Amino acid sequence: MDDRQPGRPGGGASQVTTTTQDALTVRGEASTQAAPATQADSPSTGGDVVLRLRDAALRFGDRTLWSGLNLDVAAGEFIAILGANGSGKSSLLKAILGQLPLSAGTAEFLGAPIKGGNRRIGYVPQQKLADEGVPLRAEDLIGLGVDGHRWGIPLPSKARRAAIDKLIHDVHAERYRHEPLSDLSGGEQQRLRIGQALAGDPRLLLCDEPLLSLDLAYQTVVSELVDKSRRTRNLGVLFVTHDINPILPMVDRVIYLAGGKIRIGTPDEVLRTEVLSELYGSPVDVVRTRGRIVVVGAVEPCITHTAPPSDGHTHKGDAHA
Ligand SMILES: Nc1ncnc2c1ncn2[C@@H]1O[C@H](COP(=O)(O)OP(=O)(O)OP(=O)(O)O)[C@@H](O)[C@H]1O
Repeated sequence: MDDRQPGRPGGGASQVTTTTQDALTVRGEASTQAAPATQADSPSTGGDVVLRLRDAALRFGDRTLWSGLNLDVAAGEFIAILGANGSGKSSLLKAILGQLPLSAGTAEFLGAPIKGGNRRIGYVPQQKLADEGVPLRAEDLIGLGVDGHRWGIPLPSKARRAAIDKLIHDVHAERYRHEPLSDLSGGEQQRLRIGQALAGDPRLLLCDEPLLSLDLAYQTVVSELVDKSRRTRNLGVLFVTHDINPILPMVDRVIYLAGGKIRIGTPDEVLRTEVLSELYGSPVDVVRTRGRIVVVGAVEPCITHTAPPSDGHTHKGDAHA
């Protein structure tokens, strides 16, 4: 692994975005080869380890989603989780939350085994837009986060108000804090969900496809909010996405899941033609074009990875990396 600081310019990610304006199929070099997850597990940032997985596996019946997962996540580290539909990305987050028991191996958060809910792990679940008629206002959602992390005696109303105000400020939701949730755009709702997840003062933030169905402008707003939160709060971040491009400049490492196998490393180490071809067990091209990374030809049961859509939106099932 390298010695980059989180998101520091000059790391693998920024090289990727500035390499060339022309399409370039990226071939491997031995010195930058991603190692299987059984070997490559060290944080790239040198911060305290907040999450540690050892020989972790998750199986449903006779189907192994992934196995042999060894991973240390450091405070302040931003890790993208990529892979095809059904490869087990969301399930990995749920295992870390203690909602799904590991089939093998161990998971520790802040040095203690993960058993169940932990208020220091923030979670932004896959986006569900608020139904019309839901009587919640924007700031009520943040309030639920503040209340939900209180044990026993509730916060005095003044302290509760101050906590809500700070989170509203942190996620830049002042303008619409009194609006009904169902009147807000997907991006505005997503910012509030991040605020809700930050209410427990987490050390680790798990985000499950927070960019899904957002337009490019809001993808940037939401990505930068997560990035700023991890810097100001020294959070470890695990960020599930089908498109790494909006977060490429921020990402320290990538976990790529495919066909039950795992590769971990910097984007430059993992997002390579020979690495993903080996992972998928079939020829895959990693193409870098106009500052974007596109994975072409990756086929798993029920999914074909294709070039990005022309409408500038990200749709579930597209595979940009
Ligand atoms: N509790 C469960 N019991 C049995 N199978 C499950 C359970 N939870 C998830 N699965 C299965 O495990 C597989 C992986 O699901 P998961 O949601 O983790 O995939 P994913 O990589 O996040 O997919 P997507 O990109 O579509 O969101 C799916 O086939 C799913 O049906």
